[in-house]
Amino acid sequence: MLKILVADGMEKAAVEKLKEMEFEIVEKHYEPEELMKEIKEFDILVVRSATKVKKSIIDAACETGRLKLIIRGGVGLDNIDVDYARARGIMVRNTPNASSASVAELVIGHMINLARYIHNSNITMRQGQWNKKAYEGVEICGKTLGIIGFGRIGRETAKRAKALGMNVIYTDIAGELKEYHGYRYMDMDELLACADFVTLHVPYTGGKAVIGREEIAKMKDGAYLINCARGGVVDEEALLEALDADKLAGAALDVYVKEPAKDCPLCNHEKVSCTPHIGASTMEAQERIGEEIVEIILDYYDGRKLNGCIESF
Ligand SMILES: NC(=O)C1=CN([C@@H]2O[C@H](COP(=O)(O)OP(=O)(O)OC[C@H]3O[C@@H](n4cnc5c(N)ncnc54)[C@H](O)[C@@H]3O)[C@@H](O)[C@H]2O)C=CC1
Ligand SMILES: O=C(O)CCC(=O)C(=O)O
Repeated sequence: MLKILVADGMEKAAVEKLKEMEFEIVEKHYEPEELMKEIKEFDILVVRSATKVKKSIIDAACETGRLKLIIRGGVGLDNIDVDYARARGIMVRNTPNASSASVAELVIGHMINLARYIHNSNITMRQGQWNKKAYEGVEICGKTLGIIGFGRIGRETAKRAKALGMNVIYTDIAGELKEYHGYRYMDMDELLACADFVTLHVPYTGGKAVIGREEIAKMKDGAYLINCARGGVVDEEALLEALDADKLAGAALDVYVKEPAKDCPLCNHEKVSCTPHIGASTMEAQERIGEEIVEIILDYYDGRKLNGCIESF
C-alpha cells in the first residue's frame, strides 16, 4: 500500500478521499532531524511551505529508495531542492493554479488597508483612540499599480485593480506579454518611477532581492510597496529604512525572510499592514489544492499500475 506523509496539513476532504482509497496517510509535521529518520518509510511526501525538503532529507529518503514523489501543495518551490530531487529520481509537482485568485484578493485587501489606514485603525480603536483626523487616506481609483512579475497571480491582481479604476502597468523578465491588452508593459526602472503602488509576484530563486535600496530609490516618493510573493524578493533592511525615512508611505507584507516572523521590526512598524503568509489560506484555494493533490497522487498511482510496478507499493 502507498504510504503518504502529509507534513504541513491538507484539506480534510482530500485526506478522507485518499484514505477511502486505502492509501496509508500519516498527517504529521516533523522537525528536520526527525524527518530525516521518518522519510525513509514513505512513498510520497506532501508539503506546504513549512517543511524544507533540502539535500539532507532527499539523501535520507534515497537510503531506502522508497520516496518517489514530492508534492508541494501550493506554488512556490523555494522550500524544495527540486533539481537535486529530480537528479536522484524523485518527481516534484506543485499545484500552480489553485491559489492565484486568493493571493490577488489579499493584495487588493492590503492595498486598500494601506490607502485608508484600516490596519492602524484596528489597533488604535482597540486602545480607545479616535484618530479620525490622522487617518485621511487616499483613493486607489485613478492611481497607478505597478506589477512586477506578470504570471498567474500578477494577472489576477491586474484584473481586480483595473475593475477598481486603477491604471495597471507591469514588468516581467519574460518581456512584454502581447496577449494581455489593457495593461502597459514598462521596464523595471520606468515602472518604479511611475507607480503609486508596487506589488511583487515573482518566485524567489535565491540571490539578490528584486527590490533593494537602489530600486526603492527609483520609486516615487510616498509610494507603497506590497510583497505577497516571498520574503527574499525584498531587502527587508532597505524597506525598513525607506519607511523610517518617509521615502515610502507604507508597505504590506504577507511573506518574510524568516518565517514564522515574530517580533520583527517591519511587522511592528505603524506604516506596515502585515499578515502571516495567508495568501493561499482560503477555504476555496485549500479545497482546490486538495483536489489537485489527489489527482496528482492518482495519476502517479495509475502510471505505476500501467508500468506494471504496482506490486512494489
Ligand atoms: N503569499 C502566498 O501565500 C503565496 C505566494 N506565492 C508566490 O507567488 C509567486 C508567483 O506565483 P505565480 O504568479 O503563480 O507564478 P508564475 O510563474 O505564474 O509568475 C511569475 C512571473 O514572474 C516573472 N518573473 C520571474 N522573475 C522575475 C523578475 N526578477 N522580475 C520580473 N519578473 C520576473 C516570470 O517570468 C513569471 O511571468 C510564487 O513563486 C510564490 O513564491 C504563491 C502562492 C501563494
Ligand atoms: O500554503 C502555503 O504554504 C503558502 C502558499 C504559498 O506561499 C505558495 O503556494 O507558494
